[in-house]
Amino acid sequence: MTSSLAEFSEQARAYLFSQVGDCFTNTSRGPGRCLVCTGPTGIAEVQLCGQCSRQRAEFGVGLADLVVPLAYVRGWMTPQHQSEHLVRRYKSPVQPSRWCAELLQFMIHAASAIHGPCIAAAAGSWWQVMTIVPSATRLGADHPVVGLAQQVFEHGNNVDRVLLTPTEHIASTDRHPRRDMFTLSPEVAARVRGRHVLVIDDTYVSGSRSQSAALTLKTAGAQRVTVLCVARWLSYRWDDHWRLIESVLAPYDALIRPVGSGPCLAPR
Ligand SMILES: O=P(O)(O)OC[C@H]1O[C@H](OP(=O)(O)OP(=O)(O)O)[C@H](O)[C@@H]1O
Repeated sequence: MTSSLAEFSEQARAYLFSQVGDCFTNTSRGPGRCLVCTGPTGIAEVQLCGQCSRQRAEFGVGLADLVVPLAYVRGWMTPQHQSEHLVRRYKSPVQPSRWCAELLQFMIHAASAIHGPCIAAAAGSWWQVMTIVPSATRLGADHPVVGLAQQVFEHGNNVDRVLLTPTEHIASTDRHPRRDMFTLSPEVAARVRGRHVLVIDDTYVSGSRSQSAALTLKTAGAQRVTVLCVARWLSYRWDDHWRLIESVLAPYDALIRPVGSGPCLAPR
């Protein structure tokens, strides 16, 4: 198992380097990076970006305990950057790209296989329940984000899978987390109570969707919520985001742990 995981890790790293190395870069944590979303804080000594700081002041422990975006999307560049193309085209309602979907799926698969122990250590436990962030436009299991969730490596754990139900508030254009964007049936609520829930999404922009999911899950009694997503969306239109985009130039390396510090906990 150890050697096969080591072999897989090296193969996954080489494959993703060749396929997305020129467009994705790993998210980074540390001075000047938001502890929650890995976006820029603007000042090295400040630990939360403005958006996450406001959400924490309003919702506190109702929010996700841990957010793990793997890479940065360089959003709104002109011409469009390949990273934006990948996260858009994989779920295009008009012309979805299977190639884009398979690449994003493999990023999730490789990261959860290689860094599952790192994520579990940072969260405080392995996840026992998994769900997706429902889409405003395509409900439930019809959305390509389901394909991402299906690729999460389970590490031999018996993971329960549940669905959140969107309410009419998902149509709000106000990108602000709310407790009533999603709901859970009593049966599903009983399955998340006291459990660690892993929430899968493609992108994290304002956190309105995934943090709303966390609020619903915590209200239902979930013990912990971890959000795992392919990418933190950065906007080229914003000065601090632009600076971060321009400063992070290393190609995506699947062996770099997306959370926690020190050496990766995966057996080598
Ligand atoms: O962090 P946020 O500001 O919430 O933005 C990210 C969310 O927005 C998108 O969903 P949306 O339902 O808008 O679009 P989709 O139907 O294309 O997935 C995306 O899939 C995330 O769920």
